[in-house]
Amino acid sequence: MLIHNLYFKNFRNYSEQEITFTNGINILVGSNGQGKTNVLEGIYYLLMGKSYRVNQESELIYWGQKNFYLRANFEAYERKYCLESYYEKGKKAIKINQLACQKLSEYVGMINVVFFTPDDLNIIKSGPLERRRFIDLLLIQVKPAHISLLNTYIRILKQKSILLKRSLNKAAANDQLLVWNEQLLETGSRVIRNRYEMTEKLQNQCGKMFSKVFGCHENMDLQYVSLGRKSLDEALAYFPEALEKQRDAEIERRAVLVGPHRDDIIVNINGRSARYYASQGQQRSLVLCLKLAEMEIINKEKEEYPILLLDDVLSELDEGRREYLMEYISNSNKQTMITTTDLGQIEKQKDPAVYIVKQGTIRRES
Ligand SMILES: Nc1ncnc2c1ncn2[C@@H]1O[C@H](COP(=O)(O)OP(=O)(O)OP(=O)(O)O)[C@@H](O)[C@H]1O
Repeated sequence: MLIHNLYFKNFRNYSEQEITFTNGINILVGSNGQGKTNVLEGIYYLLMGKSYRVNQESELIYWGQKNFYLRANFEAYERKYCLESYYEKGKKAIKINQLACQKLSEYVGMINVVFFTPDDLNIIKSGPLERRRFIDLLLIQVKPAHISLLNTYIRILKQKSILLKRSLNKAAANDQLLVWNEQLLETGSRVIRNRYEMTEKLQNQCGKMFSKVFGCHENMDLQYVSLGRKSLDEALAYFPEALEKQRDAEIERRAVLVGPHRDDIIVNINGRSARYYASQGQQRSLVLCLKLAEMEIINKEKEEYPILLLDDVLSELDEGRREYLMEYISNSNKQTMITTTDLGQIEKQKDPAVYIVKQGTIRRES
């Protein structure tokens, strides 16, 4: 999968800019705060319909302006796609090949992307929300129907939560809860299944990468845990019982206590929690493996590699892992965008296109 060019208008610190990419390695180099990450954010936003960094689209508009516009030409399976995105006053308009799109699921997953930033360390270090977000974002890319599944689940969750917050009468709440629980069980079970299956694929890929990066004496383990259960069958069998058991507690605490919105993925290195016991370097390498596993899973399922966006991650890795990563991206057809403040880290690579980024302008150097 390829991006050929990107045009920005009033996006972040770019008032107007066009950039043409090569099919191999593209390096965006510049001092801090010049607009390197903003380029990657623009690509990600077009493909995923969301920013990787912020929830409010208004933050993406060039300060003092009223709207932003992005356009890029992509290629996948020898077909060409022009994606456009326009945002103004809380409304966004998306077009593919000049036809308007109504829903994210109509275009997310069409061209895939893997974004790796230093903040991804939070997948290991932060709470369960980050890990659920990680697995859901991967699922959305290979299985766009997961978007509507999640949206339905969130809607049910909100409705049930409103009911629990409003209800003063236990008997009335009980009746209505039965209805919402039935829907929560049906949709929640499908969310759980998707996440278990994807975690297993990640474990297989990531485990292989991890042994390559660290040598075979180290191992890692990913385990999706739903409702406290480590196996999919056990979790699904226990789900209705858990909803029943917790009904009184949910009414009392006025909160939805059971469902995949409370699940987690346990990440272990050599049998111990990576969140609590792994060194910062081990955590970084583990995230690197997770991201490369994402690349491999998408390639396996879609039969083309996604576009890889590496945001200032080279300086975070030691020499050995950096070499491993550079070798990985140099092999076979993986279009990669790398941001860096120091070209020295990547100079040795074959024929990269280098772009100098300075105060919201981009100039191709070689
Ligand atoms: N909505 C906006 N309008 C105008 N400028 C913005 C907007 N949002 C962020 N910026 C500016 O964009 C710049 C940050 O760009 P970016 O994050 O791409 O930097 P970078 O080159 O990747 O830097 P670093 O090497 O520090 O990561 C900052 O100077 C910031 O003030």
